[in-house]
Amino acid sequence: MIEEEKNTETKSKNKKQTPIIEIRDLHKTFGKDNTVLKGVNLMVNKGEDLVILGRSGSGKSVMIKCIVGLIEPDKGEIKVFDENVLNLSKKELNKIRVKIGFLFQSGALYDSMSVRENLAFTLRAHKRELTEDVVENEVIEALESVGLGGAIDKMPSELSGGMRKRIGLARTLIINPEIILYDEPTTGLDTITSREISELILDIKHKQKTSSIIITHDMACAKMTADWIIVLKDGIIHAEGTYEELEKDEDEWVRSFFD
Ligand SMILES: Nc1ncnc2c1ncn2[C@@H]1O[C@H](COP(=O)(O)OP(=O)(O)OP(=O)(O)O)[C@@H](O)[C@H]1O
Repeated sequence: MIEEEKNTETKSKNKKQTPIIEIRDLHKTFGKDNTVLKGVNLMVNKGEDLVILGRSGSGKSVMIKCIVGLIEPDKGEIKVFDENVLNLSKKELNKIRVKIGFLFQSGALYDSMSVRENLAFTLRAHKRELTEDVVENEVIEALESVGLGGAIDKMPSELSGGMRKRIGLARTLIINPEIILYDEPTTGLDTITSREISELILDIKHKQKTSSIIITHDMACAKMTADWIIVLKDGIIHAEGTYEELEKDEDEWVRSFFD
């Protein structure tokens, strides 16, 4: 019965829609022998949230950095919006990058700038021609979309960890990305705040129709956000499926993530 359900699910996943990110046979070794990726394959369809699970050091961050050209793989193919990013010129790659938002672990706000300035700076870096009024409106809208309209004049040092994550997310959203890459979006937050961030990720997907890759160790976040999960081990995809499928997987190692 479970097998039957699994097959149906897999078929419906494969049948689905437009691929937005496709990775084939990705390899990366650092130095002489730190081989991190040994032939990773994955696909993210339009409007889909893909969660990546894996132990620390399994290459999750390296993989998403390869997608945006921050790390160059040794071998493999990466297609974003059907463009082979490894063959693009800097200018062509930048055209793709502006459609991709990141939320890195640290959130990395500029400490010397207010929340308004942090967001405005990012927006202007992407769209130089905007007037002051447009920038101000976009900043307000982005802050409201994460429920923090009132924090516009605050400095990062005045914000809690959860608020910093939200502001980081607002700064990601202000460029209107079609893809969002989340690197451990709930790390360091308490259970309730983590849940709020996961709800926000889900809300963004539904309202803005984004496609996302979410790296997380937070299984509650994975359960809420994942349309599909891949599990990285020893440089390859060891298992994949829906949350419900993987928590019942035959492989004890895979199930251990869900305990
Ligand atoms: N720029 C780099 N130069 C050299 N080695 C690197 C570089 N980036 C990552 N690595 C190595 O690649 C391996 C995988 O790192 P990565 O950050 O992708 O792990 P991860 O799965 O995201 O771990 P975590 O869950 O702890 O964040 C590690 O051994 C790391 O030392």
